[in-house]
Parts: sequence; structure tokens; C-alpha cells
Amino acid sequence: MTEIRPRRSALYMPGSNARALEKARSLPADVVILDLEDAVAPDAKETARAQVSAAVTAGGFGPREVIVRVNGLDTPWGEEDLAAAIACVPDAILLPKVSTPAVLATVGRRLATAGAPHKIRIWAMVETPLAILNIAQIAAAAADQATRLECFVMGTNDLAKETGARLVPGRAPMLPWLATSLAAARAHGLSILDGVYNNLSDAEGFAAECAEGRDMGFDGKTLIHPGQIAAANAAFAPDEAEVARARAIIATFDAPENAGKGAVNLDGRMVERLHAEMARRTVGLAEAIAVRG
Ligand SMILES: CC(C)(COP(=O)(O)OP(=O)(O)OC[C@H]1O[C@@H](n2cnc3c(N)ncnc32)[C@H](O)[C@@H]1OP(=O)(O)O)[C@@H](O)C(=O)NCCC(=O)NCCSC(=O)C[C@H](O)C(=O)O
Ligand SMILES: [Mg+2]
Repeated sequence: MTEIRPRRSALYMPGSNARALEKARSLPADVVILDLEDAVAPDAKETARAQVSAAVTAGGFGPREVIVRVNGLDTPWGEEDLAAAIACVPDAILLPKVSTPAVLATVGRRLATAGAPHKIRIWAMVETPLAILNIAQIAAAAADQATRLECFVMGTNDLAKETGARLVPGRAPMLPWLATSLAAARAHGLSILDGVYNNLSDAEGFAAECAEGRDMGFDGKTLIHPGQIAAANAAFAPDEAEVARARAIIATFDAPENAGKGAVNLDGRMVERLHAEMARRTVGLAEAIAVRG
């Protein structure tokens, strides 16, 4: 089975904020995204790049995945950001505003030319109307190993900006885009993270949006503040009852008397072998989270 990496919580932090970068080493987020793009003002871009390079090179992030979000290659900072990100060897480089597969091919070639370690993967922001229209082709780029594409990250703020859709409770205007991106990601074996929740003082609304993202199938949620980590970690982890049920399903299909059966009745519910596969994933995720403590 492929390794399961919990990505329940992915915390953005501005690369220009030295205090935040320092805190990243101790916060209980599964993923930290060191941002050079929208969280950093134009006159702080160089400082942010230097600070992020130094922080990633210094390491000390423990089990957290370390991601560097660069500026787009069509901006004055993009090329230097990409070179600096490759040089400091994060777990992945997050490309903003990916609207077509072409940019993934271009970045793949840059990585190859630079002799970038295989460990560095590529994550792509899905945050433009064109990305939504092209999402099947963008996801299909993962078939070309040279792109190193591993994960989609929804950029709901930019989607709201570019489309005029409002960020309302329940996210009705965005649900078709979220669901289509999710289907495209899964069709090509990609991980996918939900967008951010901007209202730091609305814990109830945040929990509801986490639950919505989890029920849709997202692996986790992107976050903007440490205060959001615990709720995201709880929402995107299977709870005790789910793990117990998953273990029971696995045991049912492992029992010799069910060896020839495709479907059985477990406590009044039909379970099929596909449920045993899902159950193994649930237990695998729970175990990976438990190792993290
Ligand atoms: C949103 C903030 C500007 C709020 O800042 P502030 O009011 O200063 O926070 P606090 O005083 O509550 O901070 C308390 C302590 O926590 C640390 N902190 C705060 N935020 C972070 C963080 N993101 N990572 C790490 N540590 C953080 C503070 O340093 C305080 O520490 P201490 O000194 O020990 O008390 C701020 O939270 C912030 O800048 N958040 C991140 C903003 C960001 O990265 N935005 C870009 C991504 S969002 C996006 O646009 C996604 C996508 O592209 C899209 O289009 O949707
Ligand atoms: Mg954005």
C-alpha cells in the first residue's frame, strides 16, 4: 500500500514574518506552507525569499511537510523564487494560479535542468476560472512523471475575486468548482486540500466548513492562523467510532467463512469488498496520525 501522509491541516505563513516561520517548527500542523506570494508585500519579497530559504535549509520541522509557495513565473519574482525553492529542497513547491498544464511542464523542465532532488514534488493552486475549466487536463499532467504533480490546493479567495462568487456559509456558489476539482484530482491519484476560512473569530463557521470539506472528500484544509489547527486536525481525522467500524469491516472480510462472499450483512448494514478497501485506508490514516502523537 502507498504511504499515507496525513494532510489534515496546512498552515500558510508569510515568508516575511520571521516569528511565524520560527513557530512553524512547533505547531501541530501536518503541513506548513511558507509563502512568498500573496501574503508578502512587493517590497518584502526579497527578504521573504531569503528568510524562507534559510528556514528550510536549517530544517527542524519534524514530521511536518514543508512547502514553499512561490510567485508565478509571469511575475518579477517568480524565476528567482523557483531557483531559491529548488536550492533549499522543501518537500514541495506550490505554484500559484496554475491555469493550464503548460506551466507544469515548464516547471518540470526547470527542475530537471537544475538537477532538483527527486524528493521535491509540485503542488498546484486551483484558483482561477480558467483552472476550473481546464482542471481535467491539469490533473492529467500528473501522468507525466516529469511534472512531479502531487497535490491540488483550492484558492477560494482568488476564485471569489476572479468570479464574483461570494464566500457565504455553506459555499453554495463554489461547490461545483470544489467538487469538480476533487473529482479531477482523484481521477489522477492526486491529493487535494480545501481553501482557507478568513474569519478568525468564527470557530463555529470554521468547524462547519471543515466538516463540509471532509464530507466532500478533501484530505485537509488550508489555514491562516495557528488557532485553526486543532479543529482541522479533528475534522479530517477518523473518529474512534469510524476506526472501530473500519476494523470490524476488515475482520469480517478476513474471516474464513466470508472468503467467497462479495457482500455481507454487518450489524444490519450491507458491506462489500470496496468497503474493506475504504476501511483499510481509514485505519491506515488513523495509524499514521497516531504515530504523530
Ligand atoms: C491573519 C493574520 C494577519 C493575523 O495576525 P495576528 O492578528 O498578528 O495574529 P495573532 O496576534 O493572533 O497571532 C498569535 C500568535 O500566532 C502567530 N501566528 C499568527 N499567524 C500565524 C501563521 N499563519 N503561522 C504561524 N504563526 C502565526 C503570531 O506570530 C503570534 O505568535 P506569538 O508571537 O508567539 O504570540 C496572520 O495570522 C497571518 O498572517 N496569517 C497568514 C496569512 C497568509 O499566509 N495568507 C496567504 C494565504 S491565504 C490565501 O490567499 C490562499 C489562496 O491563495 C486563496 O486565494 O484563497
Ligand atoms: Mg490565492
